[in-house]
Amino acid sequence: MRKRIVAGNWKMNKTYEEALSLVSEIDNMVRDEVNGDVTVIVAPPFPFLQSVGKLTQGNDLMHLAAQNISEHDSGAFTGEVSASMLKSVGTEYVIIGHSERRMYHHEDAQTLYKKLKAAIAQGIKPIFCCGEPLEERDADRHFEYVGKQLHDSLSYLSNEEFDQVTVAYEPIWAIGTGRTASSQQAQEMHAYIREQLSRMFDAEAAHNTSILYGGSCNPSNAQELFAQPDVDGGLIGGASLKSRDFTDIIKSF
Ligand SMILES: O=C(CO)COP(=O)(O)O
Repeated sequence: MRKRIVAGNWKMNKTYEEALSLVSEIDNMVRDEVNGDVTVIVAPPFPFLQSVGKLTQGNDLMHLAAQNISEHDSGAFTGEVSASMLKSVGTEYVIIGHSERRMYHHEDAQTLYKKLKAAIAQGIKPIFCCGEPLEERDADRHFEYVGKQLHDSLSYLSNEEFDQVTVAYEPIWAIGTGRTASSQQAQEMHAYIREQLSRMFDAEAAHNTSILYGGSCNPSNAQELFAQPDVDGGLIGGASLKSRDFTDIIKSF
């Protein structure tokens, strides 16, 4: 059975105090308003993980994610954070391969594969992001582009390892732009992703994988997006920074 998931990627936003207020508000709204059939994930910046995690621990629906992870186990890697460190502060999920990390930090397919392995080895579940830039969509090469991203990082995982993975489709032209993919564009890409996954892994694993949509998802468009048969939830940026909007998105299933 596929999980329905709404994950908030806070990116590089909020101070410590603001992060605690935001997660407390979300926690209260989720307790009061959301029924038990959805997994809610918050991904605060590294310094706030432990404190935010203490608050999410008391709510069965809520889970903690990191926004990045080192591919290395330990050692002289200044500024990096390892899977065992993340695990030790209660991190359950990690976002891997976000387009901002691929673009600004030059993370390539091989590095992302190593990050996937490092997370899974510590029992942290990866949320693997893929998605094409506008030029690729305009040139009608978006399926090929996303297919290659999936193949180049995921296909080396075993079926058991892949069972831990959630996929997020985030077309780059829709991130932070206010221009959402239409529900039809999202559905056709999600169906394509699932089909590609069924070629790499066993059919049941591909069928059971949650595929999230990300890119200007908000309370007004979430319901239509989430109603698509292969859209199992969302990875939310801007709208996850406002407790009311984020909760309304969670309630859009
Ligand atoms: O990048 C995203 C989530 O990871 C999406 O960001 P926005 O929701 O702000 O477009």
